[in-house]
Amino acid sequence: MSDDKTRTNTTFHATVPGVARIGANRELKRAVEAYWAGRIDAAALTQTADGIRRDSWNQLVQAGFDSVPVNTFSYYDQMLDTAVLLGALPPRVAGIAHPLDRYFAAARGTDEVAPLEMTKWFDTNYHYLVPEIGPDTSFAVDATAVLNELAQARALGVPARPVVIGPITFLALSKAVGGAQAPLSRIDDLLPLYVELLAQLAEGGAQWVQFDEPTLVTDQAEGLAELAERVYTELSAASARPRLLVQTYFGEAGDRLAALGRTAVDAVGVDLVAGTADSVVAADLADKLVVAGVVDGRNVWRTDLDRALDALTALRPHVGSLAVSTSCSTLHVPYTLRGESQLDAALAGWLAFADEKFAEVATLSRALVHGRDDQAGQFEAARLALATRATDPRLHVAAVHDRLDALEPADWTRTTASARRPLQDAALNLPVLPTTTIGSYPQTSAIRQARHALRTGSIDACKYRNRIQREIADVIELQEKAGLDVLVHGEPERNDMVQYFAEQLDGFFATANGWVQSYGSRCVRPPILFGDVARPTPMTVGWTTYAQSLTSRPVKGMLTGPVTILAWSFVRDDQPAAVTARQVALAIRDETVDLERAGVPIIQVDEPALRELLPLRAADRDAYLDWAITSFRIATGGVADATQVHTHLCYSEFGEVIGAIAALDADVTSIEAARSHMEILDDLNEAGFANQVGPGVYDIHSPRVPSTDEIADSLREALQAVSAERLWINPDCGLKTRRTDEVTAALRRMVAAAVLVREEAAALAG
Ligand SMILES: Nc1nc2c(c(=O)[nH]1)N[C@@H](CNc1ccc(C(=O)N[C@@H](CCC(=O)N[C@@H](CCC(=O)N[C@@H](CCC(=O)O)C(=O)O)C(=O)O)C(=O)O)cc1)CN2
Ligand code: MET
Ligand SMILES: [Zn+2]
Repeated sequence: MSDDKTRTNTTFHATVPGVARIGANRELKRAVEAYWAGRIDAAALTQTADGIRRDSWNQLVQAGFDSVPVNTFSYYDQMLDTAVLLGALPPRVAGIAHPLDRYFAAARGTDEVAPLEMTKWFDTNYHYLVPEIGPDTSFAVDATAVLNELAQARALGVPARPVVIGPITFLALSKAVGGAQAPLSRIDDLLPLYVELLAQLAEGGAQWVQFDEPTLVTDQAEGLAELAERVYTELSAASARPRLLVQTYFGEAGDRLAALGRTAVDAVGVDLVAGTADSVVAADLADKLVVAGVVDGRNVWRTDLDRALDALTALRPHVGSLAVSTSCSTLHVPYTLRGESQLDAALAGWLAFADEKFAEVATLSRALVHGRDDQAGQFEAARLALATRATDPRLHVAAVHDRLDALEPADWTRTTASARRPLQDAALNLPVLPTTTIGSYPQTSAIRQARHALRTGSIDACKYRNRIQREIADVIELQEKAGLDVLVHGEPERNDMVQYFAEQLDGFFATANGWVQSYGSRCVRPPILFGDVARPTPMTVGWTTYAQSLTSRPVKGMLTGPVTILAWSFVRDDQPAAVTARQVALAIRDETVDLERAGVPIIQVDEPALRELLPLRAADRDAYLDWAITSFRIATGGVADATQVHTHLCYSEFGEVIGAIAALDADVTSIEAARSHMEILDDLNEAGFANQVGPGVYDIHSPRVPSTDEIADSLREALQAVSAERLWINPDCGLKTRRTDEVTAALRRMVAAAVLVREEAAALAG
């Protein structure tokens, strides 16, 4: 008994770095949105949260895990939680008395205060809130949330391991404001707080604590190996602390792992899906527990158990002890395959969502201790499933490959933008500083209910079409009344800008309930790109031409680009992404050609995920950008010079890839700018970017409606960087998450600001 206890305290065998928290049926989404709407109170929200945590811990314990991550729950985002933990919320929310409301104000803004910026979490489609570190930010530990979770878990008998974002990653992902130095320069201010946190967690009964340091797999800062060694030498020297696991993921930590090996931390977690075992062997980890992420935490393919066990067995002699884990938190995959009854049986056998991954981790950890034969049934089932996947004819379609082989550079090269411009200007006849929107209009619950009714058979396709057409007519009217120049149909028929296309393309499967958190309460169901991709029939032409039939102003067709379709799907892992991207590009190209033929004068191909897929290591970037740019150009290179091609990008820092954005050679690029305070403007001057651009002039992810003056100020600022002949006026992104009243007001103000600034420009010129 005492032996057993010692063993569980000093090491463990099976775990995950973290789990999803939105709830298997999006319980948290519904509760949080109900709280925001004032339909439930804080106590009811807390109760839902408690239940979600309890259910997920129980599930991990039942799966056989002997160490369970806690504090991976969040009401909105784990970076925001860490800012709260470290006393680093922005001063502008300090006056809000209730902690939960203060927290949500920092996340979403209120009428009075702007929210934190939001950006992509490494190379995923999860968005975190960017903490602001000003010259006066003075950190202070407030461990209430993590201590509460720890106490809740311990009361339930869960072997709880609190998880906190580590100091290097926290600062590397934060943003300096008010003229402050780079946040990482504050590392020495933070370390005493982490030491204090360790003491409080030990006091709270934690045997282990996990500090997440995914920044250690990136090239985001200089000298990360030295920094990691210094930081973790100091933290591991803390006098009162639980055992310390430093968890990396999303890539190979390389020399940073060796650096951690030289410190007195007890364990390191490594991603053996994105990285290799070589760097683990090369680092001296003979006295460490290595938490080996051999089960993919962010893709959905069933694990090759034989290969994973071989890798673990090969690693074992080189490390102190070995635990089995997923490569990263299962935040990035759906909860369970159970209930996905519409998937074809073969495909279902190739997949593992979070629940099934927990079982794989448990199987591997048992096999590591007791031998493969102990788990023979599991191994055999995995072998059989993988064999059927390798030979499925849908994965190797000759017609698709013939088309790829026939592609040549002329297919993705248009004439110069300056040669196209006069043709397009003549065809469109737009005013200077043209106004437009990014595509989607509010996805009202009436629209979603209509889609639900269609799915469950309570209305037929004809009735559904009528409802969507009515919606399109309303949106056209709204835009005409607001005075916009280039209209859109509003995308009411789309459940999501990727899933909608995936549902109509060969080579994809959509899930019924495979929800994954994208940010806050917003979720997506990433489709599964499993086979060769082709477009059997037009996907958008009917809706777009219907919209055009209702107005004399130009209507912009709206498609999603190949890079974004890949980024927001679960993609096959049996061929290079570059090949898969070209297949998707050809499918989108077919659609652009059909739209043009139907008389659509402007086609927008969205690539909001271009920056997201940029490799975390500089050495891998050129190869990625090459296939990303080529696939976009294949998608858009089939239309005439007079057809205006737009693209749209959002939710990332684009400075680094501005050259690649220019190389897409879209005639017009709309790009998120307002939520990040128009910082992108520096990169949009003529030298870096010759074509037309629309830096977003208002933030659409906050319910706050900006004033005309505010928008006009943004416009004047934009005109400092971009000449009037190149400048378009549009919001940051699509409007689907907003309410119709917010959108109506905001667009009227946007057009009013445009009119004002056009007059100013004309007065100056004349
Ligand atoms: N894939 C993807 N990634 C993206 C974006 C994006 O648009 N798509 N945008 C950026 C920001 N991320 C976003 C992600 C999600 C949402 C979003 O609005 N999601 C919706 C769900 C969208 C959806 O799939 N809707 C379906 C199903 C909706 C639903 O919940 N239906 C109900 C029934 C209908 C009802 O009564 O409302 C149900 O199934 O229970 C539909 O419209 O058909 C949500 O969380 O609320 C917005 C932005 C970056 N990443
Ligand atoms: N056309 C899309 C929309 O307006 C682009 C969104 S980018 C996340 O919603
Ligand atoms: Zn966008």
